[in-house]
Amino acid sequence: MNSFVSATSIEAHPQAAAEEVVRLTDVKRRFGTTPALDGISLTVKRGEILGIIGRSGAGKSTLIRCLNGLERADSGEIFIEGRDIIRLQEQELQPLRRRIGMIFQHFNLLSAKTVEENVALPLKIEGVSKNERLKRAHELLDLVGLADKAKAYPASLSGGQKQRVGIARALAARPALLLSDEATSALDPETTRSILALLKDINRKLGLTILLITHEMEVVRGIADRVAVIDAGRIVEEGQVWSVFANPRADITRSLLGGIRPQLPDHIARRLSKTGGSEAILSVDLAGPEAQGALFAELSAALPHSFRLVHGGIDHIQNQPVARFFIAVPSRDPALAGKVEQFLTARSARVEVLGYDTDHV
Ligand SMILES: Nc1ncnc2c1ncn2[C@@H]1O[C@H](COP(=O)(O)OP(=O)(O)OP(=O)(O)O)[C@@H](O)[C@H]1O
Repeated sequence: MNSFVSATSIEAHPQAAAEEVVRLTDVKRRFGTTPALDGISLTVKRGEILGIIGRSGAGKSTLIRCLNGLERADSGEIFIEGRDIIRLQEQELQPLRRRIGMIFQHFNLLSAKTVEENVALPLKIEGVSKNERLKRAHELLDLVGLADKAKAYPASLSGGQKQRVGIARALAARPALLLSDEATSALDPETTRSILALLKDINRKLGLTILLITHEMEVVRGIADRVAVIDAGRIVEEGQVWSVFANPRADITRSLLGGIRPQLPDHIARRLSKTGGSEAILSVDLAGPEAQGALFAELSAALPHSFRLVHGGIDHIQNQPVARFFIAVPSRDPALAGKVEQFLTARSARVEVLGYDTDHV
């Protein structure tokens, strides 16, 4: 048990202290007439990676500031390791802030200090001896793969290396929670993947709890266990990542998924008619074991006419197959699309008739 959690708070919330690092209940924060946070409730369990995704202006920064105590919520509860921080005095917030390590989009390293000094800084503030803090800094630089850069200055590092230093620094004081604020947004795709892999590795090795704030679904897809979608200060959708990817319910979630989920190609979407055409175009969404079975072969065998596979594929998220296909069914047999829908729905697929292709011959 860490020293931050007081005996009183453990008695008050024994289960919460053991399992939940973060719990927010109905948190509200308003700026004038703008409700930046409009009743946010969520939990982050120990060892879990929760992705919070939303567009610009959704309330992500306000949420971070309320979590680390830089901003006061107007109402609700914010429990960090069993303590409600909304009710803490400013001086009581100081030890709490040390329980939260942060990494940022622009790294926020001190340019006049070496890599090892940057990493050791949180320990210097805590009064840890120089030997101890350098020892810890070197352990952490080893962990993030930068043991040979201890004496370098940030200016000589690549963006990915700077973020590795940022991660090492965030871990120096052994935080209960790592708060990642758009930490890969300034990095190229390959470096982003390597930083996400590092975060996942640290999460596995140290059991570190991570709250990942981002506007990119690719980041959530890469490493999060669960995702919460925030829009206009509210959580509009929440669930395991594979399940939300397989069955996004909110429009904003579908829109955020747009870039990484198969979409009907534009040239086909443009010529779809609602009333009639030579083929009905159907979208088929499914996840789990059915998504990788011989579904289409079985469908083909069950139908009197053949259909065409137009577009789509199978992704694997959290080791779960998540499939999305578009198929074209001839409309000369008016009952055929209905039979396809019935066959696929009976196998837990979600099927939607998007329209009729007016041009395909
Ligand atoms: N200090 C402030 N004064 C007035 N309005 C604010 C303030 N901070 C945030 N807001 C408003 O609250 C809403 C949420 O803002 P917030 O910065 O939390 O969103 P965000 O999701 O972090 O956006 P971005 O990704 O662009 O940083 C916005 O409408 C914003 O204009």
